[in-house]
Amino acid sequence: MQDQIKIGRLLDTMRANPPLVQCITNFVAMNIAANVVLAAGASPAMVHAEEEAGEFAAISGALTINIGTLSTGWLAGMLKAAQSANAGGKPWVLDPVAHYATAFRRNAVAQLLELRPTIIRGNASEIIALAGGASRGQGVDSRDPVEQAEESARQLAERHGCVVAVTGITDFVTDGQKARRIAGGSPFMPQVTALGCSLTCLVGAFAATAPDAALDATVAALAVFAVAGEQAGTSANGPGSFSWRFLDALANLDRETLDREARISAA
Ligand SMILES: Nc1ncnc2c1ncn2[C@@H]1O[C@H](COP(=O)(O)OP(=O)(O)OP(=O)(O)O)[C@@H](O)[C@H]1O
Ligand SMILES: Cc1ncsc1CCO
Ligand SMILES: [Mg+2]
Repeated sequence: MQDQIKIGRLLDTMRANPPLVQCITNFVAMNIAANVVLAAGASPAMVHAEEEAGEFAAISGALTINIGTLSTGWLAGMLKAAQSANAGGKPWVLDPVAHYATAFRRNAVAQLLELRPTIIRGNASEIIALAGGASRGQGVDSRDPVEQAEESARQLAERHGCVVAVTGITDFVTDGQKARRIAGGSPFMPQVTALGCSLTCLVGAFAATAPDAALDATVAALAVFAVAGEQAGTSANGPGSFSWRFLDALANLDRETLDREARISAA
């Protein structure tokens, strides 16, 4: 379909002019997420301190916020960065890691949602719970199928006027009107920690490249992960070798292969 043609072009456009992406992510994800964004062809910066997060958002092409290892000081930095991104008309992405687990996380996500993220990316359990449903998530891990989160994603997209991406075996993305499914990836992906967090950062990179096309940008990032993940998965022996093969596959992925291999369908 037409999306498959657009995403290869978006990848080339991003690489031709690598955007600076401010990633406020967790301690677990910081290294792998930076490597993922670099391998794909953008420029990550892991900047979260309250003293500078807002100033940095003003010079970044996009911002991503992930609450995986939240603390009070970090939350202050997140709120300042999101306000600054909004003031500059920059897209920002929310990854509500395990937001259902504690009151601190729930309150943080409520404050962040008030600042109107451009895109929300989460696993199925996170998206179901964010829409007010009963999720079976355990800590940061999803225990719900993506199909069960699709209606929640549609509701959230309409309620918050944003794009919502649910990831898992087959990803689902919607802006409340249009929706897409992206197939691919590998069963090794949920066995490597923080790949979802890294994907959130890559969504930010594509959003910086196409700030007026948040749905297309999100689909492109998910398709890049799906194709590179599938390639890495065919030769990996386990999560360890998958991890480095995945980075190599991201770096070596070209526009033609992406357009040929991406499996995107209207939903
Ligand atoms: N069983 C699977 N088969 C294929 N791809 C998968 C599978 N599970 C997850 N993925 C892919 O892994 C990537 C990360 O998605 P996932 O839903 O695991 O994120 P997450 O739970 O937020 O991860 P984390 O919190 O560890 O960062 C996405 O590209 C998704 O499509
Ligand atoms: C394992 C883990 N714990 C907090 S954040 C994180 C990374 C995956 O979400
Ligand atoms: Mg996650």
